[in-house]
Amino acid sequence: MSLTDRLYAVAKPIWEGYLEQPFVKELGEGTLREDRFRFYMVQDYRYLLQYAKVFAMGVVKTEDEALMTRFSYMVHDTLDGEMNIHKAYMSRLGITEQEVATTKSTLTNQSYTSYMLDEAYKGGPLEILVAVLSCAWSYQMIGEHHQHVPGALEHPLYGEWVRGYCSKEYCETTQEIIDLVNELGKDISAEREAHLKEIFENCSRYEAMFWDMAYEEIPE
Ligand SMILES: Cc1ncc(CN)c(N)n1
Repeated sequence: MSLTDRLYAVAKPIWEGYLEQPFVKELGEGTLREDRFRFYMVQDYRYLLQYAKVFAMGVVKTEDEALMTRFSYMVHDTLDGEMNIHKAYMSRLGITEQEVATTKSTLTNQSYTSYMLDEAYKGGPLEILVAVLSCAWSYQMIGEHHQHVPGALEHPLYGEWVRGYCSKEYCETTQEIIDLVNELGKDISAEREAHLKEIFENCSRYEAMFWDMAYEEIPE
């Protein structure tokens, strides 16, 4: 069993719940209220700016030039890859740069990104990759699930989101993170593995909290 399989086993019950969370479910079915999606977009854009910094910490934390380069590509894939999905939605939904800059991150958002950055400061490249793993991987899992929901890929508003998170480019980046975790995580101590499991489980919980936050912080 690979390290990423062992990490997944710890968080499996949390991951199984994602598809039942109202935001995720309604997004796939195309019934999600637009104001909820708009709120999520602004928060997620702010989230991704911090997420890119977690990858940037990987550049700082390694002396291996090849790994440094891979982390720098991951920064780029976030700022000029994943965030292009968001930019397209922002123009469609009338979200300005000014609005994104002046909106406060919710407590869940702040707490999640502060946690990842803290683990990145304290740890090395492996801890950094594990901190971003549930983020990258769980979105791929959701995208791959939703592409089979009838009408989800062609939905006029949410289709682009679904297509983005099951796209070849997105899945390649996720696979690269999985492969690196397994490569760097060979022959680690039981104590270090226990810490990685804690990071992965905590980030998986934060993912669930983020979906609920996006759904519930817009009143009925
Ligand atoms: C909160 C959150 N988690 C994960 C992803 C996918 N990178 C995201 N865009 N936002």
